[in-house]
Formats: sequence, C-alpha cells, structure tokens
Amino acid sequence: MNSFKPESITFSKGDLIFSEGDMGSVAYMITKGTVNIVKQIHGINNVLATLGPGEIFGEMAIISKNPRVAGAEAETSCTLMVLTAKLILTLLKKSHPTVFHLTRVLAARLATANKNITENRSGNIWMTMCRLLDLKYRIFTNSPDPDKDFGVNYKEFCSELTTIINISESEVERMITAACSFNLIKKSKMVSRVYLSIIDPEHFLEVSETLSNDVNRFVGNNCYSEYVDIQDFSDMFDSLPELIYKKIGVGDFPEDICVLHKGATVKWAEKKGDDYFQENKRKRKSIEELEGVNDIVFVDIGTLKQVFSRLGYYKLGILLTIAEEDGRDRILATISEKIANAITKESKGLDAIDQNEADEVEEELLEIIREIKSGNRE
Ligand SMILES: Nc1ncnc2c1ncn2[C@@H]1O[C@@H]2COP(=O)(O)O[C@H]2[C@H]1O
Repeated sequence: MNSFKPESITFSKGDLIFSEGDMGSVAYMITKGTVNIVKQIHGINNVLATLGPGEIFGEMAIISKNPRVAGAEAETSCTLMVLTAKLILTLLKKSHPTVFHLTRVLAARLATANKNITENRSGNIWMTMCRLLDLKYRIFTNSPDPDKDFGVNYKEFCSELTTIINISESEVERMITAACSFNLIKKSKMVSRVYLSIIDPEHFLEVSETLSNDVNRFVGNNCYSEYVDIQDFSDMFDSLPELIYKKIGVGDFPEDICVLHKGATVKWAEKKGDDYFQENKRKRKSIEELEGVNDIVFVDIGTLKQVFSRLGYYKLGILLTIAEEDGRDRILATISEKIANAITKESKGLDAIDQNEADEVEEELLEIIREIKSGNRE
C-alpha cells in the first residue's frame, strides 16, 4: 500500500504561485479556488486559462524539463496539492511508452500554441477598459433607466470586459482600483450592488490616455500589493511627497513616476542613506487646509490633471504666473510639455495680472480640488 500523502499549500487572492521562465520541480492540483495561467506579452499579463478544483497545472516543466511556459497566479484564495516530479514521472512511466512520448509531444505543442496566442493579442487593456466604460457610462446617462442615479453596474461591466478581452476578473479589479486612485472614476454601493461612475466624463478618455503607459505597466506586470504610490513611499521614509517629486524632476530617481516597485525602491532608498529624504521638511497639509496655488504640492497629480482640464488654459496661465517656484514646478509636472509651452507663451507678466481675478482663480482652483476629493470620499 502506498503511504504517499501529498503536501497542501494555500495562497491568497492575487498571489504569485510561480513565474513564467522559472524552473519547475513540482506540479499542483487545485483542491479549492481558482488559478490563472498567465503569460506576458509587451509587458502585460495575458490570461491563457482559469483553472478550478480538480485541475492540474505546472506539469509541463517536469515532462519537458524546460522552464515554465507560463506563470500561475491565485485568482481567488486557493488550496493546492503539491505533486512532486517524482510522483508525476512515476505515474507516467507506469503508462505505455507511447503515452509517455505523446505527453511530451502535446506539452511541446501547447508551448508553441501559447506563444502564438499571446503574440497576437493587443497590448492596451487599460484603454480597452476605459473606452468600454466610457461607452457604457454614456448609454447609462442618456437612458431613462430606474438605476439612473447609481452608475454602471460593476459586476456586469467586469463580466463583459473579461469576455471581450482575455483577462481575469482580478486584472479588471486592479485596473478599476488604479482608475479610482487616479480620481478618474468612483465606486458607490447601493444595497448589495456596486456601481461605477466617471467623475469628469468630458475629459475621461483624454486623461486615461495620458495615464495609459503607467497603468498598463503596473497592472500588467505585477501584483498590485507589490507597489506603493508616492504618498506611501514618502510615509515609509518619513519624507514629503513634494520632495520626492522634486527628486524625480531632476532625474535623480528611478523612471517609474506613477507607481514604484516596493522592493526595488526600498533597496535604492537604503543605498541613498537616511538623510536623503529629510531635507526641507515641511508640514503636510490636508485638503481642508489648502490656502493657495502653492499648496498644490500637497495634491496628487491625478486630481490636478482633472482640476487643470476644468480650469482651462487661460486660468492655468494666471496660476502659473502667480505661483512660486514649487507651485510652478508642480503645475509643469502635471501638464504636457506642449500645453506648458502654449501657456507660458501667452501668460502675462506678474505686473499685468489683475489681483482680484487672480484671487478668484485661486479660489476656484481650491474649490474644484475639494469637490473632486470629497466626491472620492463618498
Ligand atoms: N493554454 C493553457 N491552458 C491551460 N494550462 C496551461 C496552458 N499553457 C500552460 N498551461 C499550464 O501552465 C503551466 C505553467 O508551468 P509549466 O510549463 O510547468 O506547465 C504549464 C501548464 O500546466
């Protein structure tokens, strides 16, 4: 009688089980939950299959002795039974040699098929999601639906998107989380349903396009939990976000501006030493404490993008003229170079500014920031 008892292992939702390209000495059988088999193309995760209880994965590396042809991620929390190489090979060797040979041939064919599937898939899943959401939101705002006040049904949207593009629900969730953190959309809960609404429909697609590279990079490549934003990062080192932005501005920082990989940035920051993030320490202000244009250094870039697009070039020109160095840097870090050139060309000198008008524009700036921020907190 065989006393063999396989080991069980558990993973939380979103955890990486193994990566594409790893060498593999074990396979897994799912006893609970679901697992996504994922493959990267253009730096973006493509879901090849979602496997459930009773299904086996990770066997190909053992059969072919090649690196893992795809990665595996826990789509939900899951329990897996570990099947060792010894067990798999013993089972296979017990079968007819032709079956053993056929298994190897099939493993090689599947690896080639995967390569073709992923290389033919389009890259920008973020913009596909934004366009679909924009379309559904327009339909929703123009229809005399009883749900009219609530927004696009999140669950329905999620399921449509996973059908249209080959991605998992957890990938959609990560993109929705990103869209919320950039203040592009907000989630609201009514009874047991969750609804999505676009905060600034007029500029939604334009702002999404601007953020596209950053979002695809962090949604596609890695688990969300591996990332920190600038605010988290400055908290971790007891610094201030505006100081971090300054470091980015002078090119003294890793390139990834929007989100930073926790492991990589911590390593890099430790090398820089304790004092590096401590210069010019200034008290951070909450949204309620903002007093004028120079305080926009305390507001995140995603919100400022929306605020500036609502204010328009003329008023932005006034703000640029009256702002001090930090405020100006913040404005210029938020808008594109083309817009910055157009505005700087047209902006009047400080002497030519009507003080009353400037005060009104500054007040309007703060009002819009508060409106967007309070909308997100609801
Ligand atoms: N197209 C696919 N459909 C389902 N499972 C797959 C597919 N491609 C690869 N796999 C599984 O994903 C695993 C990745 O690691 P392995 O290469 O060891 O073994 C692979 C298979 O078990």
